[in-house]
Amino acid sequence: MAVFTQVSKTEAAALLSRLNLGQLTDIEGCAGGIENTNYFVSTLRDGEPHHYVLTLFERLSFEQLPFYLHLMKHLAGKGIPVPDPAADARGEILHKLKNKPAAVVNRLKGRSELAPGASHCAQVGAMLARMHLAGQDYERSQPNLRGLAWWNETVPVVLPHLTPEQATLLQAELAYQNHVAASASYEALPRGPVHADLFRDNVMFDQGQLSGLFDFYFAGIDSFAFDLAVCLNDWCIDHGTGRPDPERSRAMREAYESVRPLTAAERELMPAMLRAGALRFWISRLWDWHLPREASMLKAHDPAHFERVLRERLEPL
Ligand SMILES: Nc1ncnc2c1ncn2[C@@H]1O[C@H](COP(=O)(O)OP(=O)(O)O)[C@@H](O)[C@H]1O
Ligand SMILES: N[C@@H](CCOP(=O)(O)O)C(=O)O
Repeated sequence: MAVFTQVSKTEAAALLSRLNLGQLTDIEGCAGGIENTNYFVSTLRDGEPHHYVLTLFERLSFEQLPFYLHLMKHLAGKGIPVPDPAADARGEILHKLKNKPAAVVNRLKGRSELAPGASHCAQVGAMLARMHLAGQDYERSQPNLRGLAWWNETVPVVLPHLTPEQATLLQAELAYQNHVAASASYEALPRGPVHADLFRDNVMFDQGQLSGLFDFYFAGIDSFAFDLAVCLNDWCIDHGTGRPDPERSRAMREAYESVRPLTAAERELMPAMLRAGALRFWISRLWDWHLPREASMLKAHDPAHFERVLRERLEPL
């Protein structure tokens, strides 16, 4: 995990009590994650133990956060298994701790499946499609803050750290994605709230059944096809080589389409979206790797993985 900001027992207890979640019994910094400070906290309420996650947001602002937190509430209300932010007596779900924005959500059951098979991929595909449908009437709007504009801003920052060959690939792919984004097919892609980071470590399984999706803090309004591509690029890739696994890819895509069939524009642009998904995480990993932040327990992800995934996704010349 990353703990960028230390929270004392007293500070956590005061917040939990204000949210009427019970008396703090345990607090522990949690492993995994690279964006925010997360603590697992346990309480006793009416004699029963309850388990929550306390998050302090390190990059997102008080203005940006309502989009994510209310989206989680909206999806939870529609039966999608996502963390439900706890409200105070005034109904406010965004709080302040150590002068930072903070939230407390229920702790999901289960564990991440880091070596998924076709059944896991199918469950993720079907749940992603359900989530896209459930989010369609969500009224708030916020762009994907790690979308094309951010790629254009960040590529020049990371370029000095690359070999000439890597720099050529990164710039060429960015130019290609700018070109795709200006096309009529791209304009025709169905859009809505997307997770945009639904990797293996952001999904829980309990006894082989999907039990939760979390970490919505890269969500935004973007194309559903991009969201599916992000999932295919993580769940259905061989992490050793960066190569797509045909069986897992088919399982995820068919399960997605059994809930929400892809449109003609989505089918046409899926190869471009797979490249976009690889580019997005290559850029963010380069950025985290070469311009790291201070944090205890922070482990940056290897950018070379998404360079390999991108090369695999390029259509043969
Ligand atoms: N609602 C939750 N239920 C259960 N575990 C959670 C929940 N939220 C976070 N976690 C745990 O905390 C870890 C880090 O959370 P994550 O949201 O991925 O952090 P970051 O935003 O820093 O990337 C996860 O890998 C998971 O183990
Ligand atoms: N999934 C991204 C990193 C984002 O971190 P997360 O822990 O919030 O998912 C990657 O693998 O690069």
